[in-house]
Amino acid sequence: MEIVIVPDAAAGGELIAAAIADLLSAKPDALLGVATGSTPLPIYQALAARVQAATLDASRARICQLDEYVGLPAGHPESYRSVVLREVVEPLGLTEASFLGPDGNAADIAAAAIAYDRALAEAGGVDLQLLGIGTDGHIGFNEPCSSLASRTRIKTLTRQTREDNARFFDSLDEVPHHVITQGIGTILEARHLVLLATGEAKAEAVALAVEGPLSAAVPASALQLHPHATVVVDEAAAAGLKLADYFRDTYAAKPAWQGL
Ligand SMILES: N[C@@H]1[C@@H](O)[C@H](O)[C@@H](COP(=O)(O)O)O[C@@H]1O
Repeated sequence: MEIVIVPDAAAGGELIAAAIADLLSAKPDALLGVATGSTPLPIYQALAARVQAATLDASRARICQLDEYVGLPAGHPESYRSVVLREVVEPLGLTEASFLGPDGNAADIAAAAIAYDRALAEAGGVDLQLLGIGTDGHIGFNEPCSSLASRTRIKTLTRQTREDNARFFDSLDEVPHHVITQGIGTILEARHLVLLATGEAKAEAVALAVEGPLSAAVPASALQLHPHATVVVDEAAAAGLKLADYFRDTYAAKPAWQGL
């Protein structure tokens, strides 16, 4: 696992956008797995700026969703489908035709989850999966004690996650209890995992995920199992890392040709 400590969220967004641009120049139709929440927004803004400046051609990129609320009405502005269309697909000049996501309104949620795993595999697998991290260490919506081998499936949110996400809704009561999320096993199949964490509220979860034991109690620790996982953190989110100086020295000495 590579840990990159950046000065702030904007620098993290630029760094990851540059890695995505490199991927798209090598593989124009790469399948990019995107995360929701506030953290990845600087990445999407940096990508959109490159597209607008015509320094990035993302026209053949394919976008797929990490997770989704169950039961929000179609077109609800906070469904993750709506968020990804608004924050990623439209700013990059793409259409829904280039977008894959699980159906959080399916009559048969279990079947919809299985169908989404199949759709990802049939699309050739995810080339680069962006991840955030919950304050409880979740990735996607894989809450603590999710199986490290889990596939896409329904999960129940913890109270903490519902409270964290209540800011996107009018009240806590409106935050759904259930979600469909790519499983940890599904996430680990992506060719490159890139987790961005910013702000002091994430420092404890980041330290446990990066330097703690591999444990289902901290789902993000599953990145330790992946051969190509990159964790980008700002100074505040890096505050709990005992090996921060080592990570800084390693990145400073990294050959430029290696990329992320
Ligand atoms: N399902 C999403 C996660 O994918 C995201 O990483 C997390 C953190 O969000 P934020 O970046 O807003 O802190 O929120 C949600 O729970």
